[in-house]
Amino acid sequence: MLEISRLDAYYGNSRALQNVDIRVPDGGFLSIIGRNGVGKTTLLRAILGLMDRTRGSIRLDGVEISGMPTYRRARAGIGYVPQGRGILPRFTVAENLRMGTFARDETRPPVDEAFIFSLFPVLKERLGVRGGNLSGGQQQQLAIARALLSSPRIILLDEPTEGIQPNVVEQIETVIRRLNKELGITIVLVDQDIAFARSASDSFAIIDKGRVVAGGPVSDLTDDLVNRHMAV
Ligand SMILES: Nc1ncnc2c1ncn2[C@@H]1O[C@H](COP(=O)(O)OP(=O)(O)OP(=O)(O)O)[C@@H](O)[C@H]1O
Repeated sequence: MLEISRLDAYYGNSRALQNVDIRVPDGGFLSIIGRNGVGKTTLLRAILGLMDRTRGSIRLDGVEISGMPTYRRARAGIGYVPQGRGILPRFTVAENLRMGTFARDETRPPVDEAFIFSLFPVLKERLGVRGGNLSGGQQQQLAIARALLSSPRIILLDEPTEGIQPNVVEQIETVIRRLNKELGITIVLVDQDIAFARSASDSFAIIDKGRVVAGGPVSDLTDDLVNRHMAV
């Protein structure tokens, strides 16, 4: 269970998140939605310990992680697929994948590499290619595979289908569903695609101006809420 209580996050003196309360049970799938610039990325960064200043509580399976450095949060089982993918362009696919294994806590069994390559066969074909020479869709697959290699219990994904060709979008969405349904990995997804949020997730949270303004089971995600908080 990921439990976030009364979380505030700051850039300098400017408060980007205010009083955020979110709960995601083990094996759950939460979609975080909202317009551009409302604080969705900031929330993922705060969960990971990448913000300079936060207040409030972040608990993973009852353990307070908000005081921990990022690498310890990763070892506690939080994987991250950042916006823009964050792969290392001069490193090969194989080297980028190896980076993911560094974040794994020895107490959790490694994810079967064959399973990862069955999800992303193209990565196996391109192990020696530099990350920077992959297409956008392949880079996104690499970012997800790298996160998986840390054997996470929970994966935070920030707009994983942004700027990706439609045929690859479907493939990536299928993989995200399988990680949740077949491996039981808890998913926290930031996405603008409401149709995917509705079909894949079991709960949602809408963020507006740094606050959670609506949330609950995904069946409560009405068109009215979407229009009110997503329309420009
Ligand atoms: N490094 C930074 N320094 C100062 N302010 C920032 C910084 N990064 C983001 N902000 C501000 O914090 C607020 C929330 O930004 P955030 O990136 O979390 O939004 P978002 O909902 O993820 O938007 P997007 O969908 O565009 O990524 C915005 O007002 C943004 O301008």
